[in-house]
Amino acid sequence: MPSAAKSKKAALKKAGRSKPAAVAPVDAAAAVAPAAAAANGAGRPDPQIPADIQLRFPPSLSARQRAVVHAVGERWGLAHSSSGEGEARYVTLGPAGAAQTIELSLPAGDGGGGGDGPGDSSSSSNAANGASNSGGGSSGPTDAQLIALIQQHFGIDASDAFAAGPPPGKAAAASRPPAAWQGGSKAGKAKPGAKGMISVEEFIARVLPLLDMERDAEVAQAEEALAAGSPERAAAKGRALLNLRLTDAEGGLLGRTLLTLVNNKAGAGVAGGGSEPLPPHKLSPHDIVRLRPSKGDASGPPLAEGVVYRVRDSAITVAVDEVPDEGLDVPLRLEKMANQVTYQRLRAALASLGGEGQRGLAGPLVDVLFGRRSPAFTPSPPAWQPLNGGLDESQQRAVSLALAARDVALIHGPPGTGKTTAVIEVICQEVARGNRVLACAASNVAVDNLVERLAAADGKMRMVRVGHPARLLPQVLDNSLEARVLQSDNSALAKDCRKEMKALNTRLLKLVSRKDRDERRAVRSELRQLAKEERKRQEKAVEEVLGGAQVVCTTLTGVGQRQLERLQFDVVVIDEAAQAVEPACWAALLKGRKAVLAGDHLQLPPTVISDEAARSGLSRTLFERLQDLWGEAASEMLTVQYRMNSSIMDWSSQARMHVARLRELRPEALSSRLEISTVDGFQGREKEAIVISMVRSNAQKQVGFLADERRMNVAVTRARRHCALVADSDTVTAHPFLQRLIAYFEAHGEYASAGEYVQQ
Ligand SMILES: Nc1ncnc2c1ncn2[C@@H]1O[C@H](COP(=O)(O)OP(=O)(O)OP(=O)(O)O)[C@@H](O)[C@H]1O
Repeated sequence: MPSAAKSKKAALKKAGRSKPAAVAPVDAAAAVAPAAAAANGAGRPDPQIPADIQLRFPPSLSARQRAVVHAVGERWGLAHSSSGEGEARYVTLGPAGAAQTIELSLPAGDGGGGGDGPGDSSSSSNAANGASNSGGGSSGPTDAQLIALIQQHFGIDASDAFAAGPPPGKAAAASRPPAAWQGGSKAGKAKPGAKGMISVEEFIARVLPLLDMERDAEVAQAEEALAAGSPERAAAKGRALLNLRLTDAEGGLLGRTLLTLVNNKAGAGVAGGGSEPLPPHKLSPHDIVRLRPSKGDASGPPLAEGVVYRVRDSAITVAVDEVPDEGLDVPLRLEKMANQVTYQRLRAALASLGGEGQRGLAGPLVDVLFGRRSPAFTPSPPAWQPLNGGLDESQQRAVSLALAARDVALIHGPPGTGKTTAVIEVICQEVARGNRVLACAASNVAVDNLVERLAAADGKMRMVRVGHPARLLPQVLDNSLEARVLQSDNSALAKDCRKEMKALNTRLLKLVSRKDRDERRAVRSELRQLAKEERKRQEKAVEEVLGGAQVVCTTLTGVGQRQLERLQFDVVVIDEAAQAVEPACWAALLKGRKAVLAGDHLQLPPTVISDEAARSGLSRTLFERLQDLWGEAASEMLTVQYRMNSSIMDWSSQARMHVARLRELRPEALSSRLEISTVDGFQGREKEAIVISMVRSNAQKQVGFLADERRMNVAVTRARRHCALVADSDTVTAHPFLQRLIAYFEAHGEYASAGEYVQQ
């Protein structure tokens, strides 16, 4: 029995919300030595300037001010460097190892250029300076304060440097939007060969074969067992369930029929509920499946195709568009299919990108995303009144950046720094300006997260969630396209249709004997008519609902569906953009004038099945490429971490994991308040408490996928207050990273052996 680690009562079971914490500094210093400065044409150190002092400015300096401090260093031949990340990023002036390190603590400026006098918090101190303006909306020091400090300590008059701003070479890095507002596009055309630079043609030529590779890998994985092997072999691999019995056919999932199947082994009557558990399998909600007679090969048309809606220990429910006329009264089997639709859509998007996409609404955006033109911003800062009054400064800057952007803005931040929160504000603000927004993410869960939070932020927003109802979280069903359609003028008729269909389906289930054949046919014919009528009404209403929506939310793959074909948007927002392969983003991007991408490429990379495709670049994301291409010229970094108890966050920071895959936890009898999923399923989400099962236990001490550090980082950082690991510490501590993780939990939490519980 594995031993168990549980949380420390004092540290990890604190009541109430953990305090926002500045993201811990992890970046290596980027020091510029005086010699290098001289070599770059910078002035030599003036003998009058003290060479034994280093000023360490607080992290509250703006990016522009940091850039000017660097420029001052260059001009007067003083060493200068920046260290730390996000809110903890600070700049120093003067040589490292100077006799005196002066850590400056500046009162917040009044934003008007005057402000209080400068101050040193401590002399000769090496302690890290806490963020002075985190989370409260206070502004950083004024230029006047910085000029005075530099004058005081080095005798340098830097007022000219501050008036001139950063030198041209630093403009892109320093010009977060406020600076960019001085004149629209500032970054200059990206140089050929610059990191992240690629032509549209080259990109398409490179990525198409990788998509084929990926599709082949997925098809091979999904179909191999089904097509080449026997149904039993597919079942043994968990890709099929054999010998099932239909117990219920229920109309109601917004036009679909829910078929509930149980294990036929018990041999109870047709209408009986099976209590025999299903054999072990790998089918899960959202999977595309085929229904066939249990006996027989995998060729030929299936009885039905559908989407797994719900999985229980003893039953599986599938949402199908069409209930088959007959053949449901025999033992059945369910097979998991490869999802080829995704690839067709990706290819279609790339074809469009290579052709008319470049000439349409998104043409200028395509230019910027491929480095042919620089990102542009409005000439003056956008005026906006935050809907969410609690946004911190970095979030406000990110929203401003997104609103000011004419083509692209990137919102970057480690886990729990409020990227989605900022995205929600951006969407609300864009809607308030009368813009139409397409809000996307790679996964259904992430889109549902957006929907839920948008609904909470602005209940009046006309928002539609497009996607198969079986794939949506129950809490967002009211916002689904189908639900909206049903609420439209056609709803009464559609509801009547559904009611009749339900009654007919119930009747149908009772018509099992041979003599009922004619009646069965008649009922099915009636059902088809009703379904047709309901769909006709819905189709008319779909256009109306989508046309009237201020925000349409869907997955990146969902964008490719027919219903959205002709729609265009002012803004396309992609949340969790670092979890999407680049081709997946293009269908969405081509529908808008401007793109706002939020993500963190240090969290999980997108899932790519083919190792070769991943190695050849398919797992490199657009978000990452744009960070390389435009960097700070188009991006804002979020700096305050809100989600995690500080012990959890510190582990994440210290171990630099801001990761590992955990096995899916098998659901048993669970209350509705307990959710069980893979780590990937929780990406972008959070829970009060997370229990992670590390599953591996073997004498060889092989940890398998647990060695994927980025996934483990995601797992641990989903927890707001409490995180527990259940592990065979003998096995997992053979891996150095997991050993550090267990040691961290032991040091900061509580460690208990399963043996202790057995003895009790
Ligand atoms: N300014 C804020 N003040 C208070 N709480 C905030 C603020 N911003 C975000 N939060 C809270 O912090 C938590 C994490 O926010 P959010 O989900 O937006 O982060 P994220 O960066 O998208 O996370 P991840 O990348 O891990 O998915 C949420 O509970 C959110 O409500």
